[in-house]
Amino acid sequence: MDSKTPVKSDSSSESLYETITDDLVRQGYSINPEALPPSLAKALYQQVLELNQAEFDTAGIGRQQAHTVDTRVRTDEICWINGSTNTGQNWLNWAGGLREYINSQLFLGLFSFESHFAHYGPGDFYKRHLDAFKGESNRLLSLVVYLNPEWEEEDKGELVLYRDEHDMTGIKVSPTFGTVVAFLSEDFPHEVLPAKRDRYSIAGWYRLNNSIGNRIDPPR
Ligand SMILES: O=C(O)CCC(=O)C(=O)O
Ligand SMILES: [Fe+2]
Repeated sequence: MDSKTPVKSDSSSESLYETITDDLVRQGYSINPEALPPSLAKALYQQVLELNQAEFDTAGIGRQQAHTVDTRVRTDEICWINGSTNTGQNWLNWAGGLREYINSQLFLGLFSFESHFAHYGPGDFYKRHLDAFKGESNRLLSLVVYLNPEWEEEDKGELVLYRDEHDMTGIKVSPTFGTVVAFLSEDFPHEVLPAKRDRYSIAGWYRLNNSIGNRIDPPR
């Protein structure tokens, strides 16, 4: 796969954007098995394999000053995607296309997007958590994409998405290659179960504009 191949917002991306948007309106989350354009998924997988160990950081919890590393909560490693490679840029363009589509349909005012590769080694996990707390963050929408070719059910490592704080069963999503999951960051607790193999993904968040976020939802 030539990583310079541009990934345009083709008709298959358009229909995926539409499905995600409709699902978000109906139920607040969207699960799309093996839906990312394959050329983009392959290039991203290649890229994550090429990242050398030094480029991954132990993942922490919270932002800026509140950032701490707590291995009771999560044990994965992450690497932020900044668009310095063609593949990184293609990914950001694809995620930007989704942002524009959602904004044009729902007037949510999603403003920016940030994302990182994540590597969970065998046995790694991320305990049940919310990606954002009401009134405390401007993360509105979470997006996760999986980069695991030939993932079998017995490899485990599912994402469990809980419908609300009372839900103890949840919906299990196997992290198969190209699966795309989106959910409202403040509404869906979720966790990552330990896997038997190396598990690669991208996790990203769409934010509201800080100043607008602060005006309509002032920090307490
Ligand atoms: O990799 C996943 O399935 C989800 C990761 C996650 O919840 C996070 O990074 O906040
Ligand atoms: Fe999360």
